[in-house]
Amino acid sequence: MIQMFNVSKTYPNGVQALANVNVRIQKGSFVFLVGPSGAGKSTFIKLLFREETPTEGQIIFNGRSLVRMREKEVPQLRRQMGVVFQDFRLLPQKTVYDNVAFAMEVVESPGKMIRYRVPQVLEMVGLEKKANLYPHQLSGGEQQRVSIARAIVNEPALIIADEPTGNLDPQTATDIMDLLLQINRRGTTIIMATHARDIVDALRQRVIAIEGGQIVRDEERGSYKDEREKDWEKEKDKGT
Ligand SMILES: Nc1ncnc2c1ncn2[C@@H]1O[C@H](COP(=O)(O)OP(=O)(O)OP(=O)(O)O)[C@@H](O)[C@H]1O
Repeated sequence: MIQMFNVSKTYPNGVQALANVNVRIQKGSFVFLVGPSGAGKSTFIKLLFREETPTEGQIIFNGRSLVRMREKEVPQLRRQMGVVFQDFRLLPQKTVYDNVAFAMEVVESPGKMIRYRVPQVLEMVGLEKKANLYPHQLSGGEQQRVSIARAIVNEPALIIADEPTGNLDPQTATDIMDLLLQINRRGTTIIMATHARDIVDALRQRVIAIEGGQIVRDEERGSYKDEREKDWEKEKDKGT
């Protein structure tokens, strides 16, 4: 579904955020993107979403080159993707229902379809009873559920989540992860950038680790830290 070939990104100020990245992500997979702050995770995500373009290399999404794509084709690309952010980014003046409906309105879905589909996704995320409330009347976990409902309402092939549990307490974070896994089991590809070590270690999905703009580790059923590094940490603890 996604292929990156020798992708590098240098921002106009000269900072190289990604260097020579090669990766292939299959349809239906669940991928954690980990790495220290400033490693290049958000840049990786922005390239997928075509918010940025690479300075070198090629990116193919569902057979289309994101590098050669014309600006006017970008909205069509983004319809195939749902994005979830750490800070939810809901529209404060709109109700839960309208926040989700709005995502369908912008892609010009017929009203009848909107009235059918929005209650369906609100039920899926467990918010059918809160449809008429405003974001400020919801807990953080509930707000993140709204943002997930909004991300999936147009049935995208890919969900990109940038630190979706970053503002949530551990239990709420677990609930949000259950929801994302459920969406993944229905066939949606999920790419999630995170610093949440416990979540990555508990779920044992593919882990792509980025450091200094390069992929330093890519493991199926991986963990947050390199196993060898963990052994070394244990030895160090024993020694002191
Ligand atoms: N628009 C920009 N212009 C210039 N430099 C940028 C820009 N965006 C990011 N960078 C730089 O590129 C590098 C990678 O940043 P990026 O945001 O991709 O890291 P990250 O892994 O997502 O970090 P975090 O975990 O803190 O979100 C950093 O050195 C950052 O300062």
